[in-house]
Amino acid sequence: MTFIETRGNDGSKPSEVTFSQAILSPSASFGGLYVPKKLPSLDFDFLDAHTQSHYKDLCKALFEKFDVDIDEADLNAALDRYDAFDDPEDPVPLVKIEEDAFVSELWHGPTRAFKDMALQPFGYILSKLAEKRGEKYLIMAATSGDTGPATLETFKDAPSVKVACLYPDGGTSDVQRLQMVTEEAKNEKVIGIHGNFDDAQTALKNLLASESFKAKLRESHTQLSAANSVNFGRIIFQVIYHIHSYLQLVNRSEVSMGEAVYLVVPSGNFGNALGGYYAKKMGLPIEKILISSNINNILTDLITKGEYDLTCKSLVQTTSPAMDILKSSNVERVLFDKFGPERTKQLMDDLNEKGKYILSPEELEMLREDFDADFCSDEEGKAVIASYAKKGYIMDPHTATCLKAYENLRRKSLKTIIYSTAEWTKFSPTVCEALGHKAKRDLDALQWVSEHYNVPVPKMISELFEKPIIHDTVIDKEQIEEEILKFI
Ligand SMILES: N[C@@H](CCOP(=O)(O)O)C(=O)O
Repeated sequence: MTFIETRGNDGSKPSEVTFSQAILSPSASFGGLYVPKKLPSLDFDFLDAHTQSHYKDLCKALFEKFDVDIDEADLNAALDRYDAFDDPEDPVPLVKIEEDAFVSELWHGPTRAFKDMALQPFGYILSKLAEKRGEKYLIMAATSGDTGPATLETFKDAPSVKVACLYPDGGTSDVQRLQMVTEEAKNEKVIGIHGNFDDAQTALKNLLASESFKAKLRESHTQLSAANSVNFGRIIFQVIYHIHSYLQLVNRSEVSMGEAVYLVVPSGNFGNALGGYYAKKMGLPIEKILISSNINNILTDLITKGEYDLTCKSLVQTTSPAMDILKSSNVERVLFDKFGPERTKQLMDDLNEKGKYILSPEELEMLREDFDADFCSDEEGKAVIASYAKKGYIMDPHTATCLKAYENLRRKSLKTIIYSTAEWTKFSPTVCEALGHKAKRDLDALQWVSEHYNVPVPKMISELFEKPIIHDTVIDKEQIEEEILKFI
């Protein structure tokens, strides 16, 4: 499989690259992204053959379909990282919460968020590629709370790799912050910025595209890549769990092979939703992908009205901080897929120059063939948490946003997969409050919910509160480049 660029080719880069080239150097022409030239297709024979497959075997079969240039031994070793998830036999449990609704729990990895699903194996693959090429890499990450910890975890102590992780100071939950600032690995630097996630991600994208920054890194014999979903190496793993969840429904006779389902995806940077979209295009029977957001509802505006307008919005802090995003990266890959490189470049240029773009009615209709969207306020989310806790299921505030989309957007009575992107333990004060108790500190909230609702707190979360703070750098956006160069 080869990869092409969402905004077309500027002549300075190859017109097509391999998977390993796309993940080692994810910045494409005109600030665009790499996308597969052609997606493989999944017929029912393939799906039938994998209804009982172990998650790792499904991954291997999918990688074969994508025909990527990664050595089999390296892929196998990367996938072995799923053995460290809560249940190696079932790394992504599917939990029935309604007669027709199932929660796919994507957070059973080391940092308790869905990012581990991709970043655990991806980190191994990227480090191995760097090592084999005898090259040193700086991996940048911008986070609104989940990508940061998962990136630090996957690359910690990796030979040939250093990590610079940018987070918005005050813009994550306390557990998310502690997961990052207590990181001990010497090859990793965590940098808080005065600003929000969009500022952090814009800085990352600017540095990825900056020839002068890359030249300075080369003086230290270092190349630049990224751990965010701008990197297609993340996306390929985010296609697989959608297929797996569907096959789990078939395996449990909840749907028959070929029967369509809805997906409900809590969305910020849109990587998870894009994975579902690619799975649908490849042939997975998905009726529609229902996007759920918090009040930073730019994706709802795009999908319901065809407007992506940053000029009338400012980022608001919510109790689902991982979705506190207005500049959502992966929408661009869907635009490319639907409208081609010229139109995508025009829309992205409009966004950069005018702060907005508007789709034509025909384009909106094309988008709505695959997506619908709704958003949920913090208060509505808390009510959802409380009502499901009464039925014995504790969910985090991001997952909770999905229930409104599940209730409001389905036009057919089809089985529905809701993606749970983080464990409640990352957001215990909000969950505790939703359940009627105001805790003074995060640790008290964790203990209270755990005791009253009989849910465990994993050691990697509870021990965070005893670890020393290693990273206390908080800087202005303008100082990011200098701070990173000091670390290299
Ligand atoms: N929600 C993310 C933001 C970055 O998203 P990514 O999928 O591009 O890594 C976070 O929690 O950090």
